[in-house]
Amino acid sequence: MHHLHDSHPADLDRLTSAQLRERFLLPRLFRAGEQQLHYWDVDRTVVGGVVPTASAITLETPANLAAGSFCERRELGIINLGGAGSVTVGDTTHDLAPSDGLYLGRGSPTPVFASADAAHPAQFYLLSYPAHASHPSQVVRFAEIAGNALGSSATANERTIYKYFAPGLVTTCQLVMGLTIIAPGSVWNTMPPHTHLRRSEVYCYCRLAPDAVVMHFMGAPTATRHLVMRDGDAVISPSWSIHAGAGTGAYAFVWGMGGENQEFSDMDAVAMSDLT
Ligand SMILES: O=C[C@H](O)[C@@H](O)CC(=O)C(=O)O
Ligand SMILES: [Zn+2]
Repeated sequence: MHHLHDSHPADLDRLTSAQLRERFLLPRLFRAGEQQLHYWDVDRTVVGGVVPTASAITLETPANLAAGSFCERRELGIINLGGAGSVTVGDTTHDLAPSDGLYLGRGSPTPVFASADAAHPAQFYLLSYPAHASHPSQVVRFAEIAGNALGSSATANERTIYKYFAPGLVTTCQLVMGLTIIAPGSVWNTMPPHTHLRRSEVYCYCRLAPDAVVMHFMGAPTATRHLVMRDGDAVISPSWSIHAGAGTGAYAFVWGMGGENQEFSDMDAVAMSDLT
């Protein structure tokens, strides 16, 4: 499991583009027949991608976790960004259609991932945080989520936010997670930007055309930097950092947060006049 360390806002001024990518970008999470796992010191985040093809993939329990099973002390959020698939947990198999999600509470048996069709494999995106209590596991069907419309075409940021795991929907310890889909013709996410000092965040960009990119902006509001993101790339966002992006074409992204509160609206809005 790849390990990402904590960072200081002032570090960013000295990093080259390559160093910035090394410290914050999780490249190509979805590789056929593989599982990719990254551990970030901040909020003890684990981010991963699992793409089973002909054979099922059992989630590994990396040595860094020093645990008997992945969910021994953790909760795990899963969203399927690929074709139809399933997640087997103990003797229960959950079929997940494209864009469906599954929450696994602390103490859940190790999940086993499978694709319905190896030629169009499922792509399971994983986000996990330490959990102090065991909450029931739960499937969330994309078709049953009421989206929140945000932005406008005039500001090129028309988009819909689909919350999967959040207070009032699915009870979790830390995890808050969802999918945002940018409307055709719009390019911006999360602009005007914000920070939230009580939570860190992870963005995973998806549904990008092969030659499309998203310019992702991060850093302290008055010292922003950018990262070029492609389909299936994720990026970590420390609590002091903005997280926003503009795409060259249609895209979506999974956002997820962990930290000391779960208040989605607990954001410190950045005034556009302060952005530098
Ligand atoms: O803290 C919340 C997160 O940054 C995302 O929910 C923002 C987002 O999906 C969007 O504006 O499009
Ligand atoms: Zn945020």
